[in-house]
Parts: sequence; structure tokens; C-alpha cells
Amino acid sequence: MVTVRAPATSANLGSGFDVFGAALSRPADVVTVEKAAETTIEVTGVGAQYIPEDPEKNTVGAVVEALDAPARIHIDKGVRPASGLGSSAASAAGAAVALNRLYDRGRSRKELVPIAAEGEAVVSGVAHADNVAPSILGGFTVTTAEGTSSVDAAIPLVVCLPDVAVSTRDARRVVPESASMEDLVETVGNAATLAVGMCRSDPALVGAGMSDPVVTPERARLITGYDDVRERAFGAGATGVTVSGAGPAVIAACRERDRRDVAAAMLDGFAGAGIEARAYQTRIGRGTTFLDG
Ligand SMILES: Nc1ncnc2c1ncn2[C@@H]1O[C@H](COP(=O)(O)OP(=O)(O)OP(=O)(O)O)[C@@H](O)[C@H]1O
Ligand SMILES: N[C@@H](CCO)C(=O)O
Repeated sequence: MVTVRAPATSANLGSGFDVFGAALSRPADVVTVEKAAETTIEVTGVGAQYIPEDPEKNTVGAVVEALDAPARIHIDKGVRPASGLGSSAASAAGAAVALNRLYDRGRSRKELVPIAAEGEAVVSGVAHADNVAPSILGGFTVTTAEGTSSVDAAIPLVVCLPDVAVSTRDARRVVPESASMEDLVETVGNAATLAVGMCRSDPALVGAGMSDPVVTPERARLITGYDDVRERAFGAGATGVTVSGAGPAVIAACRERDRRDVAAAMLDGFAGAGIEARAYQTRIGRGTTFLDG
């Protein structure tokens, strides 16, 4: 039996649509796998009632297929589904790392990224790897068609998750099909600033690079209260605020000393819109870890 802890992640970070990702120190899924003749999946924890246990429909089923590793799988969800916190990816990432060890498949962490991404295709129609990469590797990740680069970064974060669901599939429908040259230049500048900030563990630079003029404004419209949450977070000291993944979670970068105030301000913003929310005071963290030595 193998048990792993697979972290939540935040994709895009504003300027890095479908490219940037970050592992969060909390929350996380716990995935346990045991060899079996046929694959069965049991799901418990946050939002378990919305998650299919049929291997054809659960993200871990595609990982079992890719590694040819049938197993009895238990997923204890700490990451709520349809959150923008890489819920479906955390399970797939955890399953990939755990099954690789259980069956001694010998794949490196980087080789497991495209395998886990197959699970994302099951739920969103696209095998995007920007959530599974940080959940497997940890840190800040840059994923392109050529592979993933990662760097550890010490950046305090707040993610505020409103009590509403937005599916990635729906949120991809509002993404514009094209962008102007002006928007392209602004996005490249922001993305480069953010990447330098990650390499220097500098919350001011990371925050300055977290905005995007193309995708985020469209997605923000799907999140009631977003503008107020953003404004209040900046008022409490956030250095940058954007939609986490496909939403509805909102993510803020900040300095350690401001993290508690930023979390309270974001909760107030959603409360003002009549929406209950939960705030996680978190940071960029490690990738999937083994819990059983
Ligand atoms: N193991 C799993 N964990 C969570 N959701 C799963 C899993 N397997 C299948 N799903 C389905 O995936 C959907 C949630 O995935 P979706 O990509 O929309 O949200 P997310 O992973 O929280 O968001 P994001 O990718 O924006 O961070 C739900 O419909 C859920 O039933
Ligand atoms: N990059 C993907 C991540 C979804 O979690 C998107 O924004 O649609």
C-alpha cells in the first residue's frame, strides 16, 4: 500500500494562462493505492458527493490506464472540486506518484506530469498540465509543450474560495480566441516580471506580474463580488490579486506580515456580496509527498 499527500495548486497566476502554476502548502488530497486485479475508486472528504467513483469519469482512472497499474484507490479530498485550486489535478498527480511507486514503474517526476495530465482531459476536455505539474513537482512551474521547468519560491499567499462552483469546462468557454499586439506585449511583460519575482522570492515583483488584460477580466465576470474582493485585498496589503485557475477561488500574493489581514479583507469582500467563503493562508509549497515513508 502507498499513501501520498498531493497539494492543491493555482494555475495561470494571471499572466501565465495555461503555462504558470504554483503548488500550495495547503489544502491537499490524500491518495492511497493498493494492488488489485480490477480498479475501484472510493472518494471521501470535501465535495466527495460531486465526484464520480467510476474510473472512466474520475481523473485517476486515466492515470491507472497510462501506467497499466490497476488498484484499489481511496481519495480523501481536501481540495474541493470545481474550485480553481486544481482539485481534479491533485488526485491525478497523487495517483501518478503513488502508482509509479506501487508498481515500481521507474518514471521520473517530470515523466509523470503528462501522464497525470491525461486525467485533466477527462474533466475539462484538454490535457492541460499547469495544475498537475506543480502538484507533482512543487514550487512555481512553467509548463510548455516542451516540458516543465520549476523553481522553489518563498511567497506567502492567500486563496479565498467562495461557496459557489465554476467548472473549468465552462470557464474555458469565455476565453477570447485572439488578443491584440498591445495586450500581448503587456502580458509578456507581466509574465516575465512574475517569473523574475519567483526566482528572487520577491512578493512585490510576483504581485506586480499577476495581472492579465485578456483572460482574467472575462473569467472575473463569472465570480460575484470579485472586484470588491480584489480591491479590499489590495487595501490590506496584497501585492497582486487574480483569479486562481479557472475560478471561483481568488488568489493574492502578499508579505508574511499582511497575510492574516489580506485573508480577512477577502472574506469581507465576499460577505459583502452575500457569499460565504473560506480563506486559506498558504504559501508556495512542496509537491506530492509520501506519507508512509
Ligand atoms: N478525483 C477528482 N477530484 C476532483 N474532481 C474530480 C475528480 N475526478 C473527476 N472530477 C470532476 O472534475 C470536476 C472538477 O474539475 P475542475 O477542473 O472543473 O475543477 P478544479 O480541478 O477544482 O479546477 P481548476 O482546474 O480550475 O483548478 C468535477 O466535475 C468533478 O466531479
Ligand atoms: N489553465 C487552466 C487551468 C484550469 O485549472 C485554465 O485556466 O483553464
